[in-house]
Amino acid sequence: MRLHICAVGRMRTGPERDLFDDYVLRAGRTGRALGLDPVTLQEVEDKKSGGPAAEAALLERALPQGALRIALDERGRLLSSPEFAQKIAGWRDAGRQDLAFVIGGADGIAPDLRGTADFSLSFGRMVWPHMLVRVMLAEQIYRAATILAGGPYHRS
Ligand SMILES: C[S@@+](CC[C@H](N)C(=O)[O-])C[C@H]1O[C@@H](n2cnc3c(N)ncnc32)[C@H](O)[C@@H]1O
Repeated sequence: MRLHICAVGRMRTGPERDLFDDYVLRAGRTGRALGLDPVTLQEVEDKKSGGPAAEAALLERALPQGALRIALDERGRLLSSPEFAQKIAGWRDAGRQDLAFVIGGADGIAPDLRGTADFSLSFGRMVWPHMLVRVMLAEQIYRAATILAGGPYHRS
């Protein structure tokens, strides 16, 4: 199963980029034996003038056809890390080819695009900067892979 992160804005070089790349690398290594392909990042332009509606049009184009859409949204469902791991395994076992995680820009994901999500995932009710959300998501994907592989990284 292919994992895509479709996100608004371009990540510059710096600490967030380093952390993100590290977790993506680790997730790729651990996920290989589990039928999880390396995470790919699709970035779309941050449309300061057009806002979330203009960004949604770009995100819509970046989303792989037929992908299961997971919106990152503070109003979404709260999951424990083992629950998140089981969700990923369930989608994989159901034969899903593509999972697309969608992260909005400064003003969030346009409601119309949010409405097309198959699942809405929250990292808590607080709002996090979107570049940090990428890092947190990459870490949780890596953690999920280690949980599914039975590795020692996750301790509950
Ligand atoms: C700065 S936030 C925008 C928040 C905005 N109030 C909204 O309505 O979504 C940018 C993006 O980061 C992600 N995000 C921020 N906090 C989050 C949280 N607690 N859980 C999940 N995703 C979050 C969402 O994808 C959001 O669109």
